[in-house]
Amino acid sequence: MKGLTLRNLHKTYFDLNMGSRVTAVQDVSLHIREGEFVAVVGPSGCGKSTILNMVAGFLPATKGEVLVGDRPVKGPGPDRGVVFQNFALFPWKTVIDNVGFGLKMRGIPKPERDRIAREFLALAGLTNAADRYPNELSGGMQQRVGVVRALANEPDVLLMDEPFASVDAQTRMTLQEELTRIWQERRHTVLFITHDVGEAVFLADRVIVLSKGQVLREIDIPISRPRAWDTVSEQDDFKRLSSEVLQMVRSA
Ligand SMILES: Nc1ncnc2c1ncn2[C@@H]1O[C@H](COP(=O)(O)OP(=O)(O)OP(=O)(O)O)[C@@H](O)[C@H]1O
Repeated sequence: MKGLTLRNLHKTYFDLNMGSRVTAVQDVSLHIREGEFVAVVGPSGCGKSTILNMVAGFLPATKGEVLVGDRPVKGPGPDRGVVFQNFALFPWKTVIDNVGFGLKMRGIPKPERDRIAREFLALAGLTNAADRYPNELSGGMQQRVGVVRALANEPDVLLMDEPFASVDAQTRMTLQEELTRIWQERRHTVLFITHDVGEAVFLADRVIVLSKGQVLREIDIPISRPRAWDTVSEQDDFKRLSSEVLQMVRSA
């Protein structure tokens, strides 16, 4: 595991419709410590996905840099695992082959990658789904496979862009609890993007509120772990922090 540093990141797009430049991210600096879980929240259009795509190496920064440990990001790489909202699984591959895909790309032989994939599938309660195809799974299960696939590559940093946004509320809560449990076991460095304030406060050690491409505030979340919705949602700290973050997002 390694920490993640965003140093004076800027991103300007050229908007073809407007015929002018749009500043999506403006001078964002942020350090996520090794093994820390940071959530970024903010209203639609504040630059969350742009930041994640620059960290993933999918988009070049206009200015500034991203470091994984002390290594500058030059493009996508196996040191960063990415989980998106749409599951992006290969429909023609079984679950176990989906999970082992990154390991295959790294030249790990089949028996070894199946062993690793099974270990991670077990971590998410997916042992029985190993030989099924994505279209045989519910949305919640597909997203679990997406998370497991990213984890199986043992990335230094896990990047998640609204990964649970397209599943129903009940499944989302289960996935959130599972993620906190797996995170506690594995202690990945996580950058998690969401517009759901409750989700951010429930999951993270620290919440960053973005406004118009800039960091508006950083709030520590000292809620004890393990976290489960039944108990956390009743805690005064959770209620207070959620309402504080919500007010900030609404004013952003
Ligand atoms: N390819 C693009 N070309 C031009 N403008 C873009 C492009 N992508 C994003 N933008 C603009 O940059 C700004 C930030 O967009 P971004 O998608 O990063 O925000 P976001 O916070 O992730 O939004 P949402 O929560 O709606 O996904 C917005 O004003 C958006 O319209």
